[in-house]
Amino acid sequence: MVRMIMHGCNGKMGQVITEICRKDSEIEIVAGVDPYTGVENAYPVFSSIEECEVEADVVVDFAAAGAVDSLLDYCVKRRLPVVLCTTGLNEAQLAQVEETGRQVAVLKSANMSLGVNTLMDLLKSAAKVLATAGFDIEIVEKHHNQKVDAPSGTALALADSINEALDQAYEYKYDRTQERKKRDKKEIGIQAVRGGSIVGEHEVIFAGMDEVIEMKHTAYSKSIFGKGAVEAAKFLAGKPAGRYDMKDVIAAGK
Ligand SMILES: NC(=O)C1=CN([C@@H]2O[C@H](COP(=O)(O)OP(=O)(O)OC[C@H]3O[C@@H](n4cnc5c(N)ncnc54)[C@H](OP(=O)(O)O)[C@@H]3O)[C@@H](O)[C@H]2O)C=CC1
Ligand SMILES: O=C(O)C1=N[C@H](C(=O)O)C[C@H](O)C1
Repeated sequence: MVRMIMHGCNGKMGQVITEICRKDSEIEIVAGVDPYTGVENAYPVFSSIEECEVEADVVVDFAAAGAVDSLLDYCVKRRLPVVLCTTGLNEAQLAQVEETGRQVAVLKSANMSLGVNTLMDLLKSAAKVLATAGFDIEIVEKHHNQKVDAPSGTALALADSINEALDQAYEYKYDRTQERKKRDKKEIGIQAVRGGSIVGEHEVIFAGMDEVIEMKHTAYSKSIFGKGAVEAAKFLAGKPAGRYDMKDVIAAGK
């Protein structure tokens, strides 16, 4: 039985994962962390990670970017593997993630779904052919009106995947309103839409002369992220220090 701490347990994803774990005999949430107190849970909840002294095998994080620094410090101090799913981290935090991975097992992924992780691979081969043929690359993401970060972590990860296949030759363009000029060939445009209860849509557009290819992932429920995170937690518990991602979980057949 894997013992898990749910960081951000009273948020939307924290509650989706609480329900998944309740029905899974291989994993148990032994403690939660969340400053919001308006939710009843079957496990103890602490308002900050430092207060949690419950023994555990792994931490799963869906909280807020501002909470990531203290979470990483805690995981290093307690030698705990961590599945990091919160998006919108800044450069300094990304560097701290790298450093933490030298001391404990860290799996960071902006999207825990099988579909998006498969799309990342498909994009690499498409980009190699289409960018060489002069196609422009644009990404449009759509999310619910409660999301605070933009563009989404997934949009950035998709762009990174494409850019990796193109020898990191492309710059990301988030805003075209501040200048009057044609788009550069070596750019990936990234646009964010926010509204209603859209769970998450990511569309990659390869636009060429007289033809367009669109590759799109649509999330119809948050449970796809929750299931992926729970499988990642089972995979990561007991793993040595290092950086892991969802491809490792998928390859392990978890
Ligand atoms: N990787 C992936 O597959 C996915 C990633 N995400 C990301 O996960 C994050 C959370 O998403 P979501 O659940 O929708 O957001 P919510 O806002 O619904 O939940 C976040 C919860 O974390 C709490 N929180 C804030 N500060 C802390 C802290 N210091 N310690 C512990 N908990 C804290 C919030 O409390 P309060 O409301 O009081 O601030 C809230 O209850 C976002 O960054 C989102 O982009 C979301 C879905 C999928
Ligand atoms: O905030 C969300 O809801 C989501 N955030 C992640 C992101 O920023 O990519 C993943 C998913 O699209 C849902």
